[in-house]
Amino acid sequence: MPQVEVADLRKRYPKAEQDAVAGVSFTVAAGEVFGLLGPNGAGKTTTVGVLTTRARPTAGTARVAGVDVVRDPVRARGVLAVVPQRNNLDRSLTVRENLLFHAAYHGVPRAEARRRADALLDEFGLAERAGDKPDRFSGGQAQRMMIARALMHDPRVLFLDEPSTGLDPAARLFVWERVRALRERGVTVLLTTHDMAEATELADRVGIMDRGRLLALDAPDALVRALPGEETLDLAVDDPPPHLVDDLAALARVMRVEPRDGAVRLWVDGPATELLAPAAAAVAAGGATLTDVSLGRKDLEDVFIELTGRALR
Ligand SMILES: Nc1ncnc2c1ncn2[C@@H]1O[C@H](COP(=O)(O)OP(=O)(O)OP(=O)(O)O)[C@@H](O)[C@H]1O
Repeated sequence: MPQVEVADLRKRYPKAEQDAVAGVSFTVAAGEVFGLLGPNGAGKTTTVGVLTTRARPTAGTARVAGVDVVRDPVRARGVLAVVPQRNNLDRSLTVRENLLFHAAYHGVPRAEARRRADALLDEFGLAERAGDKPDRFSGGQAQRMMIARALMHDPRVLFLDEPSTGLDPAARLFVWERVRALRERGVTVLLTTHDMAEATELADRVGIMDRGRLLALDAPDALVRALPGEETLDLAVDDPPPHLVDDLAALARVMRVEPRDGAVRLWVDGPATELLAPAAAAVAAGGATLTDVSLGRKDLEDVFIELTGRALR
């Protein structure tokens, strides 16, 4: 049985002129990590809001672990857990008390709750902080604690809203490791992110959303493989003349030229190394200076550009 089922989901907020979610359908299998990817305002948080009973859909159905979240929100909240973007820990309680309070709210017997709290505090590297209040926690510690808290009632499906936004690289890696461990344990994970690396690293499949719609849904590498060509050449150029993009696009085997993180990215048909010399010559002929060059492969951001004609960030 799929652990998340969304069918023809639509959500229009009161007084809004457009649907925030405009007819989205997908399923997530048990033990799968599924990423919802898209720019700000794409409708990711709203989709998750419906699935986690925080928002009522305008139309369509949504089930989590077989429970219809609209008809039976109380039961749904028992089988799912949410880690929100913002820190919503209780600052007046200690770390351990935050976990135990969450468990009590969900009706977990006290002895079992204490056992789970000890195990989760260990797993999330928080055992030494168990008696502290979380008001001076770093972003990474707070995030770890929110995930541990979410797991206290043993949910079937965990929703993570931008799990590593604002975290330093080490904290980000720690969260990624925990997510992989959850998958091993059979917990289904649905995460939202703008972060291509995060989606590529973690998700078995991703749904790419924009303007309330799902534009594509597949494994990250399958989406990338479906793009024309494979290799890329990124050129950083000082003072690029306005015609540079056209000049580069006119070179043989250049399939597309896209602005990318302050550089231009050429999509190349065949080996990108062979384009180094002609591309450098085109830049020089335009009177500009090449400051950096890198060869690479297409990624999810290229998929997004192909689908929407614009960059994700
Ligand atoms: N409570 C609300 N009331 C009215 N409009 C809303 C509300 N929440 C979101 N919206 C609108 O719905 C659309 C989808 O927003 P949503 O937050 O779901 O997107 P998102 O993909 O999660 O974006 P982000 O990455 O910024 O979190 C946006 O146009 C947003 O302005």
